[in-house]
Amino acid sequence: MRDKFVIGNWKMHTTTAVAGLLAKAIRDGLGSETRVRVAVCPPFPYLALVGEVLKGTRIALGAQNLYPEAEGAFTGEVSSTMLLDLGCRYVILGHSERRHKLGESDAFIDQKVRVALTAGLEVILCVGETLDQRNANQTEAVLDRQISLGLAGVTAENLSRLSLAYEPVWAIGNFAHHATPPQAEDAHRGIRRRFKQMFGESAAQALVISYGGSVEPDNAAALLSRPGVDGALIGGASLHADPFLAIVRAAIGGPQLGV
Ligand SMILES: O=C(CO)COP(=O)(O)O
Repeated sequence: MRDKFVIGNWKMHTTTAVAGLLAKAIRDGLGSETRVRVAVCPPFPYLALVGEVLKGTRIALGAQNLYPEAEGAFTGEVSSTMLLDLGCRYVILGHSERRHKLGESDAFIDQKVRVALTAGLEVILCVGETLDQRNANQTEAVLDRQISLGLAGVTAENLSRLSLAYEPVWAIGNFAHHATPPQAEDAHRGIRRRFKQMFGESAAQALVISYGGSVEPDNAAALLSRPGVDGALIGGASLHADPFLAIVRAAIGGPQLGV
């Protein structure tokens, strides 16, 4: 049985004050809940602050990106070493906003995945098709390509520190148009099938695959109750504690958390 995993991706949002308050509200609302794995991924400038607020809790700190070198002349970039130094456990890689707005290739993402896993971080690799690709029946081919190329450098000993997130590009930031639970389930099944071809049956069964794309309290339970939908990667709804905690609660399927 795979643990449910709920991740807040704050993207390029918050300020020092907001990040601190949001982290405290999530920490206090979650209390000692242990039935779900929770991580928050603030922007780089607030990692240290949020890490301080979450110290000693079960809520893990994650980053939204890294550069695949330990150090060097890479102006403006942040390394795996720095993320570990700040207390990060996770890093999100291959997010569609980086693929499509910043032109990141599968080969570059593969380099980042290798470096992050080798350094000891846990990777959340995002994959997902655009609306045009879905309409052209290319979803499976796109996911297969992103998985094969993005995970080309992953070795068996690193598999336990890897999870995937299915984030259809057309469903991100679009509450009117999130993937339906059957669409998410189908895509997750295809992802697990491809992963099994690469890494075998037991690795595929152990693989946590989260869904991302306009997850909110109203749709979380329906999405997270589908077979193979093991978690949620949340953007907009992670920017306030109440909806984020409601989604965590939906992942557990249990009683009200916190207040
Ligand atoms: O991209 C996402 C998380 O990484 C999803 O963002 P939204 O939840 O805002 O659609």
